[in-house]
Amino acid sequence: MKVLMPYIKRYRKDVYIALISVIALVFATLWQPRLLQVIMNAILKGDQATIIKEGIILIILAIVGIISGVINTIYSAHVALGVATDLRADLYKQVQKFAYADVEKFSASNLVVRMTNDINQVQQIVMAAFQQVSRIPLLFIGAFALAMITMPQQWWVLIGMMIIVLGVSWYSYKKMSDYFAQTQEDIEDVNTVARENLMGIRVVKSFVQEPQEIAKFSKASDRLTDVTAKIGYNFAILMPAFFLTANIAVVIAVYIVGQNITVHPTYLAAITSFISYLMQILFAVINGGFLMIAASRANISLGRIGEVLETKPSMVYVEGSKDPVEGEIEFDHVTFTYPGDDAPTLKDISFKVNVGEMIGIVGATGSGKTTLAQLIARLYDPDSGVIKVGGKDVKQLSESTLRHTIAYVLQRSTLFSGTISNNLQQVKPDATLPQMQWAANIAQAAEFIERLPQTYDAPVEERSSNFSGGQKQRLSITRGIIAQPKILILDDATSALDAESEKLVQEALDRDLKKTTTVVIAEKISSILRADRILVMDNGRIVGNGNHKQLVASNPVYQKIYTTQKAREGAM
Ligand SMILES: Nc1ncnc2c1ncn2[C@@H]1O[C@H](COP(=O)(O)OP(=O)(O)OP(=O)(O)O)[C@@H](O)[C@H]1O
Repeated sequence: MKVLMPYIKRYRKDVYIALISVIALVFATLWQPRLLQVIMNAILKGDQATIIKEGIILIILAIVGIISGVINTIYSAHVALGVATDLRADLYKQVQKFAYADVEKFSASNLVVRMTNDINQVQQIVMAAFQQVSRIPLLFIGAFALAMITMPQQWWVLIGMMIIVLGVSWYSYKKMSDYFAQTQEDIEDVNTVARENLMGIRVVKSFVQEPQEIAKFSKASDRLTDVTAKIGYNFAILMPAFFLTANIAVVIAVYIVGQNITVHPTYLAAITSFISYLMQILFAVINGGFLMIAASRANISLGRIGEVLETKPSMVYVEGSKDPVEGEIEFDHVTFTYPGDDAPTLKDISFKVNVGEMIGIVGATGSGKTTLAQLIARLYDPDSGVIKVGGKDVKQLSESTLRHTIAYVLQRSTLFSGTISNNLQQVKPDATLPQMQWAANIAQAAEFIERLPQTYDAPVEERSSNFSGGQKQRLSITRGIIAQPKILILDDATSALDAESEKLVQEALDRDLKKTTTVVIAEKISSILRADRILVMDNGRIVGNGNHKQLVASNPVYQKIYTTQKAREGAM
């Protein structure tokens, strides 16, 4: 509620209209049986004038009820939609402020569920709240009071019915809210299995994993079916039980009235409105129960939304100049541990890279190459030591400066759906066609782009599925260099390119981006032979720093990688 209130307050006017219309609606609903009673008494007496007068009032009241209901629904929807839209926008803004580590902590798919499913739950409860929250107690108390006034001698029928209905509903709704919480978890499981399967559909197909995947999905789906069925059984028993209780109450009331009808003929009209009030009480209890279940589900969702909104980004950037700094990089005794890990991944790393240098980083898988690159781009902060870019501690650079200075191209870079030029303009909004062509030429992408019917306006599908692995990498490199960054990090970014294309990319980078400092992380030593210097990583430490010749001659870790790769190439 603490999360929700400020958002609801923004729609004060709509809230008031929704609440006032609900009062009018309840008044109209409650007053109709009273009028009906008067009309029936008039029919019994043959009082034509009262029948017409009260009949007209009854119609007006019914119209007031309908109009109030419509107004209430419209304004409740205004509030619910407004709150949901604002919450979604704030959640999205907040996630944009997150550091990489914060997004990893929640996981991207979990954040998506919070922005969609959880917001929907909140939207539904806000809608229901303004339709029902004030209506249910007003209707319940009003119907109870009027039923008592209408037939005070039948108080025990009324109280008896209420005790049974409230008791049964308390027990079943409590049980069902556990089931509903379970449903939420099972829906997430089904989503996760389906998402993983669809995202990795190529792997599933190529390894003929369909039967296992179907079994996995069926298991999650069966759990959901099971709990949903339990909810269904409960409803199947609950609703008839309610109506049976109400009907027994009606039969008792009618029976007693029947016994006394000759003495009290007015009971005939009174019993009709008494029955109407009994039904209204019953509906108030049923709707109240539903609302409580929905509220408990929405409360879980609100908690999950609040958790994101209240998370302070784990990294803050200083405000200041947006201009890039020079491409010098320096690590001074840097040690880094991933959040939640016990042991550091990078241990006491020190090195310096001069402007315009090309640095290769090699090492066994898991030795910490990517981690080191992520620290240059300040995706994480080190536990100790200082990282400098352009001679300044990265913590003293604004986020804009860092992003304008460093371009980081990953092995599996994400291209966004849209067009090729959209993707390039994300980095350089004013990129012209010649600039795009210049970058694409360096990345060896120009040839295939220009063969596409729409060239730079060619569409990029979701997850860039309309491009091959090599084409995606070339496009990612094009995007990386279009703004002529001071530092270019290629993290296994040419792994899907053939040796010849990789060589052409490196030659072009050498030639056209002379002032750019380039950091190339590669599995293959052949990819970094041209580097001015190579850093050799082993188990989170730098164990070698020199050019290829020097390292082959003197560094055992490098020698081992080199001879293994050479032997593999020879065998091929
Ligand atoms: N987000 C993370 N959280 C926790 N540990 C991580 C995370 N990312 C990587 N690691 C761990 O840090 C170590 C170094 O990983 P890193 O990706 O830097 O290695 P790498 O040398 O780039 O490997 P590769 O050549 O296979 O890409 C590995 O043991 C890895 O399991």
